Amino acid sequence: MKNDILRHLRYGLGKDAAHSSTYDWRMALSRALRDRMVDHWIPSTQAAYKSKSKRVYYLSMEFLIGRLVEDMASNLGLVDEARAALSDLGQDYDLIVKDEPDAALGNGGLGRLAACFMDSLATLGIPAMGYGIRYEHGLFEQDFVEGQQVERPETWLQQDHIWEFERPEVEYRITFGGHVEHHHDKAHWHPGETVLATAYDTPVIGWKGRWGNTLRLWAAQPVKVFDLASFNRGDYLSASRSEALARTICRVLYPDDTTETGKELRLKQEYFFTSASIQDLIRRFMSDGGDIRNLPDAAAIQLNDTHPAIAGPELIRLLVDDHGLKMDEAMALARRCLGYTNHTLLPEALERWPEWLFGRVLPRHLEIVREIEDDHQRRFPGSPRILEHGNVCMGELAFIMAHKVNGVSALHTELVKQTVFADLHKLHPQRIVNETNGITQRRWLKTCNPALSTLITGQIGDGWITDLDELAKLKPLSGDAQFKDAFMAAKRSNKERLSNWVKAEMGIDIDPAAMFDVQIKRIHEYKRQHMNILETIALWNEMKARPDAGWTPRVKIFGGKAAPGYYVAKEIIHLINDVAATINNDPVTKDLLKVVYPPNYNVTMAEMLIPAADLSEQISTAGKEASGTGNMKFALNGALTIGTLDGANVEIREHVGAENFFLFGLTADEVMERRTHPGYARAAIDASPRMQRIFGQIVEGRFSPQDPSRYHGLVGTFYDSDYFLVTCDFDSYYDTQRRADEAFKNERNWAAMALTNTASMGFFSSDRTIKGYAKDIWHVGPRPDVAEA
Ligand SMILES: CCc1ccc([C@H](C)CC(=O)N[C@@H]2O[C@H](CO)[C@@H](O)[C@H](O)[C@H]2O)cc1
Repeated sequence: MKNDILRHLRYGLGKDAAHSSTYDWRMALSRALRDRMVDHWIPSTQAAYKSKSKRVYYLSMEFLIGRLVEDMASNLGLVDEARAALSDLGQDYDLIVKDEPDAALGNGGLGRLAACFMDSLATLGIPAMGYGIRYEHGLFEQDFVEGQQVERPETWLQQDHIWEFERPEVEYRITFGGHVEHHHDKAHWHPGETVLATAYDTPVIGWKGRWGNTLRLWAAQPVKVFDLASFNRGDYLSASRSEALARTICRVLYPDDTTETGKELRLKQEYFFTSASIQDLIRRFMSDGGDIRNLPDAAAIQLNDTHPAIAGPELIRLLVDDHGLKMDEAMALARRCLGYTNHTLLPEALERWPEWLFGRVLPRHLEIVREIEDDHQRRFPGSPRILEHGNVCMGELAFIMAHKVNGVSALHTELVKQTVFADLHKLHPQRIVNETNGITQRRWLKTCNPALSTLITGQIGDGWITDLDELAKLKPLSGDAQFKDAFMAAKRSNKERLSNWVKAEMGIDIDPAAMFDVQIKRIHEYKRQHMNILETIALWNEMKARPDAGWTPRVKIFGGKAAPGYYVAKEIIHLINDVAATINNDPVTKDLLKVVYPPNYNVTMAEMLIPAADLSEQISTAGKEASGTGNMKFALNGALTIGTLDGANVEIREHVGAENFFLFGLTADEVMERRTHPGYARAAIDASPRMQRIFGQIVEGRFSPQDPSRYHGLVGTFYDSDYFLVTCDFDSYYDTQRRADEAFKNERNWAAMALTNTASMGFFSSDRTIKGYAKDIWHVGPRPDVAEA
């Protein structure tokens, strides 16, 4: 390893050790790891081809990968070797890996789930390919200016992205617009615009390098790179106009994670990567000399939400227009290939494209959608329509074109059957299945929490890394004082690491002995970060009133970005920062309560915050969070959850035991019932002097003295609408927080509860989730030669 690093430094970067920067060392290390990775990748790719094994194709607009160097080193079992080699060369491994930018090609839960799934597919040895977009700019960088979010373009590709391999030979024409002509019942699409999709491959190596899959991300290139004639005429702009237009398609990730934009460019992004992916998997299948009618035996195509739902009409287009199949045969064949995962019930997140826009960008596909609609109406008269009120409803299209539809937690899947797809569920009662989300323990315990994973491996061996149910062997130790001390010592070391970082980066002193209470996720009213900050104000009031009442010191930690156009979410960020500024400078409560909100929350920050957490905030309005995956990461790392019966919280509580979970709030049914009583918010506020006081403080400008009326609007939303029932859950939330305070005082008991959480998380590995998809939807199994290894 040492020689390889030096060789790459010299011949790859043209540097000698003495004059190398951290960047140079990172590149040299990464190249040395990449060499070893390729030695696993190529044989797997060859084996998959040779054995003609059925492949899984995971189509996602987002892959929230984060950093890769540590993950690669860990999955190859080379962390210690790399660390030793670098220290021999006078370099610090931890410093070097920190130099890598996050690959932030996603917004939140959906994108991170896709990344965890890729790790599990490779570790399980299931031949698979992830398909997505190689955004030039990932999710924006967040900064706070006077407590308000400002966005800056993210620039991960300004440096060499060492883990990708450009595949210039893998190129497809992607067409848009124009019109369709029909001659002798054959359709001919005469597009108005054409761009080229070229592939960039990133290897995805499973645990111990036992199998390797590929993440193929598409970039857009112009058909004609440069218009020399315009240039010679001095019209420099139009000389590179086609290039600029083409590159616009993959320029940036849309930062909305719950509101569909309806923007034409978003639709073009969705079609661009989906068409390239479908063309690519058909070429691969045909290159094996297969009969296209057998495609469903060789390809399981999973749609990560509706964003790639155009895959149905696109597959039919190619089967009919290029391969000459009949429309109904093509439809049936496509349905056998396709699975669709729904990740949200929020009406504003369900994609509905205006028919005029859809037809203008994709005229041939609109024709095919009409065929799909007519076919479904013929077979199921009166069924929900895809073409409704002048819109193309992508949820209905995905449902009708898939042989299986799944929700992402038991509660969510039930709600999908009862609400968003109730009528289609009645018509296709076998189609909806549940696949509760999961997380990869390789990144979210082994790599991000070495203190705890070393302790666990020391106690039960390292079988948990590929079989998380092994953790159950820790359960009997919840009564073992010595092990519990070691368990809490690991937690304490992670809290000290975080305290040092907060001091260095934000200049705020936080006490590692305090309870670290963490809420990290995208900012959204249904996730109720505003209820958390209201509770913080109420706690502060009580502490100020009776500072010597034996309070459990708390550090409230927030992290999360708001979609740039989401005004209320930005207000919530502003309020949290204003409250933090007030509380953190209060001499009375300075040793009792601190509020910390580091800007630019991302995967790497989550990997530092989660191991240091005592309390995990999962406080969404019941029925709104489809699953959550942060909740699983916290519990796996020995944090206790305060939460509602929402999403996967329900199943986490079932696995860890009600006594090891701080439950509060209305259930999903109670929420729906409460909505039938308008004025519920005022009634709740009138009944709560505590709420009245804190709303009063906010309205009088207690946290914004320089602008007292700053939050009049926000407070108004609680009195007038409070759609997410903050007022109805607030007091039980406050009381439950006080229960957590009391519990935290009893360290032994808290340690037992925390240990039981970790020990009970086996079910929530994405390995288990992928095995579910493989059995229920894809009908594929791990490769025999990997499964046995
Ligand atoms: C069209 C704009 C848009 C973009 C992304 C999305 C995603 C579906 C939002 C998302 O990330 N949903 C989250 O998915 C996770 C993985 O299943 C779940 O754990 C979260 O509960 C869910 O909010 C919706 C709408």
